[in-house]
Amino acid sequence: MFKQWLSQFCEKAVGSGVEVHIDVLESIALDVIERINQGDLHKWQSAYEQLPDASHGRIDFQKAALSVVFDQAMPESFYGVLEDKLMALHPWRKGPFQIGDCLIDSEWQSNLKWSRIIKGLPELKNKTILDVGCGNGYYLMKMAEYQPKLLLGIEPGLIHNIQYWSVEKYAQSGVCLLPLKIQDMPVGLNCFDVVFSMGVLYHRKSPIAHIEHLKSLISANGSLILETLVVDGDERTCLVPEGRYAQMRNVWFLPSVAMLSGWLKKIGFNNINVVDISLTTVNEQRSTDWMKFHSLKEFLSDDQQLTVEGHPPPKRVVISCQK
Ligand SMILES: Nc1ncnc2c1ncn2[C@@H]1O[C@H](C[S@+](CC[C@H]([NH3+])C(=O)[O-])CC(=O)[O-])[C@@H](O)[C@H]1O
Repeated sequence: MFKQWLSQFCEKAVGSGVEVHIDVLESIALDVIERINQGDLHKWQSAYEQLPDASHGRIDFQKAALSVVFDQAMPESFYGVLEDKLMALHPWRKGPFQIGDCLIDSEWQSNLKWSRIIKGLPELKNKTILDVGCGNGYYLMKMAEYQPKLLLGIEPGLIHNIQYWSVEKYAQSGVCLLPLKIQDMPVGLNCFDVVFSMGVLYHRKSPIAHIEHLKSLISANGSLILETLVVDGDERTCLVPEGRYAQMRNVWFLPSVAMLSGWLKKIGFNNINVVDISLTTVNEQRSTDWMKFHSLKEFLSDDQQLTVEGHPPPKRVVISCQK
């Protein structure tokens, strides 16, 4: 299955900025695919394989949910199987997605982040785009509206990959997803016109190395859209939580916006533009039928002024900058 999706990428990448690197990316991805060994994968694969067939839909980009509209009304039996198989891919973190009459009400209302991102969106038409840590591809599918040449997402979480391909079965967006980590990407490709890194920086032990790596993937004069958790403070302020942050493991650096801007400048980015700074609300991130575990409300103090660990509550910045 993953090999088939890799072949689709290799075909789609022809004529894009990535064309000269297809062989090296194919060999890296094949190596990763060969080593995939995750207990639940067969369960997710089987749900994907049992998704009901439908005449291809099209994406309606006007809706907040990533919405697939079918040419004709689908029968109730179709939706019964569809919902059952999609629910087998619980938890749905990012979305919402609407496939015909089936609404996948995900934990995150990612449309809210998307409305902040588009305030600083560079030109995407005919461009080669990379989204690092793209989750289930919600944002990449939104970007398809702008008709880029290539939309590639890399995402190590296999369930997110399978969720993406499940929606893509109906959406036919043409987005490519590979089950790679940023560490798998060769340094110095210099070939993506726009690189997105959203919600990944704070998971990296070495945030400056992460940003340098991203820069090396971007073509001359290309752009980076960086979205990450920040704290209030000046250019000397950075939170490195001792344990968890809002119950998340593996959280390393939460810089102030001033410190993060300083990192970007020092690494050599230009035109550094703070597009948005927003507190994450319990309206944006919450438990739903499609994500039944605890969510932000349970990770904050009762008055929502602190995380349960006593840290400032989640605040996120969107920065755009140019190589
Ligand atoms: N080393 C890594 N390389 C690549 N991806 C990684 C790595 N480590 C973790 N991830 C992936 O990065 C994503 C972080 S979520 C953001 C999703 C989306 N971008 C969003 O903006 O909603 C965090 C959030 O919810 O904000 C997950 O899908 C991880 O598997």
